Amino acid sequence: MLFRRSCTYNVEQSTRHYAKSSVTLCNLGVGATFGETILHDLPRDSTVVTKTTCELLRVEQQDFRLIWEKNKELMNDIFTNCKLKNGFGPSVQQTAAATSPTKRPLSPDHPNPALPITETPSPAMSRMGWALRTLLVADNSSCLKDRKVSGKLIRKCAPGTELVDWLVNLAPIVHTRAQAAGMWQALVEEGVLTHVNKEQPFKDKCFLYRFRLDEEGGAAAVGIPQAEDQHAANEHIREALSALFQRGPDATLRMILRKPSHERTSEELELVFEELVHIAALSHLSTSIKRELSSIFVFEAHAQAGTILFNQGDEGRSWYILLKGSVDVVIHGKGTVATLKTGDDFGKLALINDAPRAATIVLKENNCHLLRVDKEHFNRILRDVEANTLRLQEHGKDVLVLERVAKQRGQHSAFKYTVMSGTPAKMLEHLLETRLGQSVGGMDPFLDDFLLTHIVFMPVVQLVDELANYFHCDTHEDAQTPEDREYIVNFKKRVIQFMQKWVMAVRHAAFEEPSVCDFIEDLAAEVEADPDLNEETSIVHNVLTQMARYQEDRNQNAGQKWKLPPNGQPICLFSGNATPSKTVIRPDDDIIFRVYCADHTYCTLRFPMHTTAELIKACAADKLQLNRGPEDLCLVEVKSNGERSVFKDNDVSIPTGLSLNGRLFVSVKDHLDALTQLQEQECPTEGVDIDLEILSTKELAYHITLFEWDLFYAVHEYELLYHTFGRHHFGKITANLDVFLRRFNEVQYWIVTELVSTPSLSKRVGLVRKFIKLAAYCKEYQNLNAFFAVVMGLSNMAVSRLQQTWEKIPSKFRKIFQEFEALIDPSRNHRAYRVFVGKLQPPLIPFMPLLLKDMTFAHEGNKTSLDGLVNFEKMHMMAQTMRTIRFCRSRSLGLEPPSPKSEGEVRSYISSFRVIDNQRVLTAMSQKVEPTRKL
Ligand SMILES: Nc1ncnc2c1ncn2[C@@H]1O[C@@H]2COP(=O)(O)O[C@H]2[C@H]1O
Repeated sequence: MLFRRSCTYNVEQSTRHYAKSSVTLCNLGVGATFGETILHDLPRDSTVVTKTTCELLRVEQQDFRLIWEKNKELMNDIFTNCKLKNGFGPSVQQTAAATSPTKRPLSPDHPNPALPITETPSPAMSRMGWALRTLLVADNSSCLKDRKVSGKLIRKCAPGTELVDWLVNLAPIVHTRAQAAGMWQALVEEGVLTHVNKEQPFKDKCFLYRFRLDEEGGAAAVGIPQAEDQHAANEHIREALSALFQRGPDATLRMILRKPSHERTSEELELVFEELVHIAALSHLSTSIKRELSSIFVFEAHAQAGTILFNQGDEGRSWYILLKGSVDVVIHGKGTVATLKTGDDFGKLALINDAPRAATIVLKENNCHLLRVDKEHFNRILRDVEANTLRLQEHGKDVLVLERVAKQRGQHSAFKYTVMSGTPAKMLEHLLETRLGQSVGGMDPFLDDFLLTHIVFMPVVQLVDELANYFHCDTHEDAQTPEDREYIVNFKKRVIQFMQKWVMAVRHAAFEEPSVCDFIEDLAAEVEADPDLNEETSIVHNVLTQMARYQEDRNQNAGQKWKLPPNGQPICLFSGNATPSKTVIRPDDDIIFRVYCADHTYCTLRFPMHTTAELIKACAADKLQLNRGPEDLCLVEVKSNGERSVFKDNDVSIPTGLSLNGRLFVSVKDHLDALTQLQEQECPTEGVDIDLEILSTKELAYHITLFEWDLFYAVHEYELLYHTFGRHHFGKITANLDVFLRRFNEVQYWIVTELVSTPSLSKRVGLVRKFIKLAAYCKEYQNLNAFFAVVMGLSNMAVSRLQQTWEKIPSKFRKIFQEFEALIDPSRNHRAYRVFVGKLQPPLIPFMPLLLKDMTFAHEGNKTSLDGLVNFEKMHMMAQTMRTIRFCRSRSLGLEPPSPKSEGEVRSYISSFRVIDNQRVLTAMSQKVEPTRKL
């Protein structure tokens, strides 16, 4: 008798196992175990008696419990084994339920490796099953026997170990037990062979398995096979066994991958790891990460083509690799945009960006196999090491290229991937699908970049068209399920949000196109009528109010008229605006200007600002009676130094694009060389002549800053793009930017003109001191544009050579000036200035030429289109510069006015300086006031 104490034994010699009624229930052989009820503190329910001389290994109760906790699966095997063999003890289910916290549910999320992965066995595997069973049944000594399990007779079942033995003996190609077990598992995963309780995959253990044929109990299941059947089975095995042999390792692998990770043994993990090495989608990952993945990858098999794995708009819960089969990537309104095949991965986007699914994934074939990593594991293992580049394709072509960002660009962005390039439509879709409708505060940097630069790659008309299509997507669909409706309503909300952000990003420029205004009105009407969009009402009202304000302002200022004097700044002749100082130049404002011809006769023209060079040329030629065809003529600027620059026929903003003292000429193309500048271009521009000494320097700086703030404020961020791509590119005017840039030159040359036209040395010294102070005040007021202009004026060759003057400047002033010069030093890409300005808070007026240089650098150094996709990195660079402008004026200018001494005079004086912008003339004048000393 062995059961006296609470312990379990591992039997090393034969042992007889008796039931209470003293009837022998079964014989336990070497290797069998018994006594496991101690785990549950249950009384012994049978007696165990040794049959021969036995050697036993005993495990004490507390140790057994410990081992159980650590090796649940193994222990489970033991119990199942005992139950099936002995028909007593706690049932597997009871034991598992009582002790294991992870009872395996049968869902695709938690696959059960004991169940088949196909709905029905494939013909090949059915046939193979039939052949193997036929031979087994025919073999009288074989293991396939009727057995009683838990009092129930199970026909023709065999323990896994014996099936393995049999197969190893049968087939010379099978060398190891593991190979044979894999082959049986291949039959199990198609349901040809099953564990009698459907709880185990194939194991080279004592679990009992039987053929499906016997389960079904059909005619084929009974009786000894006929000789011809045996012959056919033999033949079939000879031909097809190697195919089964080859399927073994994969079946084993799938079986491991369907087990919960804590049940995978270290050898099994090694097997999985060796497989992962061959998967392309993982090739960029390190060995240690692949090892980690080996334990958490889940195998999923889907039998039916047409199964939806997940829907567009769903929350992302897993990442997938396609092991077998193919899937369609389907997008609302587009249908199937791509088909992914074996080795491809998908579903990463939503996980990385915490965004909804960008597409629906539908299985294209029956029996697709996938590897799945769930979000928690993905975040833990992969989120920081996933591929650097992600390419999304549609119809075989890249449509969106995303790149991982090490450091987030903007504080607000929660996105780990940034758009590098894409087609305009796909980028918009990506924005609407993933970047809107999120609870991320503020403006997403990609959205902002897109809104600031889309005019380069997606004209407003096209953008609004696409938005309207998205917004009205439901009108094309007849039947809507509640899910469809929810998706559609969400999408409408995103379109509304997009409009809101659009207006926020570019203000009135969003309303310039009539189709945008129509669309906004359309949105408003729909929001009003649709109770599902109730929450959006306030957003739409806000947009409508801004639009109404813009339209009112536009009506008030309609017919604004400007005059471009022969030299100097444009003057507003008429404006409906109550505060003319804030006047913005608009595309349909008229401007009056002169056009000369070679003999210096001129005509005066009046045209809207957006008129093309071609039209101006034709009209001027007509007025000046140049009897030549338009193809022989060109419109050209002649600068005060005689330099000429020809306009393209489709250039716009022509008059404001002239240099300070430049003149517009219409000329026969072949006679361009004959054009000469006018006498008056070498003289000072029109302006107030005043004794500067009497004006307060601080007041000068103050009013210069107010004046320039208004000019700066009128410049729209878009004008930087228009300017960079060329006046002809968008057909949009750059007049406000032109005027601001002219102002920079005006201030710079004003400094030089004043100094070289002051004959008195003492007055010149006084002026230099005044200008240094002026620069200091401009810097204090954060008007860096004027600061640069004044310091550059003082550094102009015509001024810096005035030795006698500089000698008389007190060293304190000279030192300050040196510091200023260091600040405008262009070396290392204006590093000194960039560091300085980087510390300032708005409001401030930036040194505009440097922003334009940055734009040009981004433009010339990068292609706009890369392999047919918009190079969005370039757009991002440009948007950064455009955002600088937005930042500078993000607070209104509220300078403390200096005590007024000469306010009225200063204001009119600073609005138009007398300026010579011909360097040769200025140097000559400088020579005159201070001739070069003879050595
Ligand atoms: N052209 C495409 N547009 C969107 N998603 C695509 C495209 N091609 C492949 N996909 C994949 O489809 C997946 C849908 O879910 P995710 O958004 O998580 O990640 C997406 C991509 O991995």
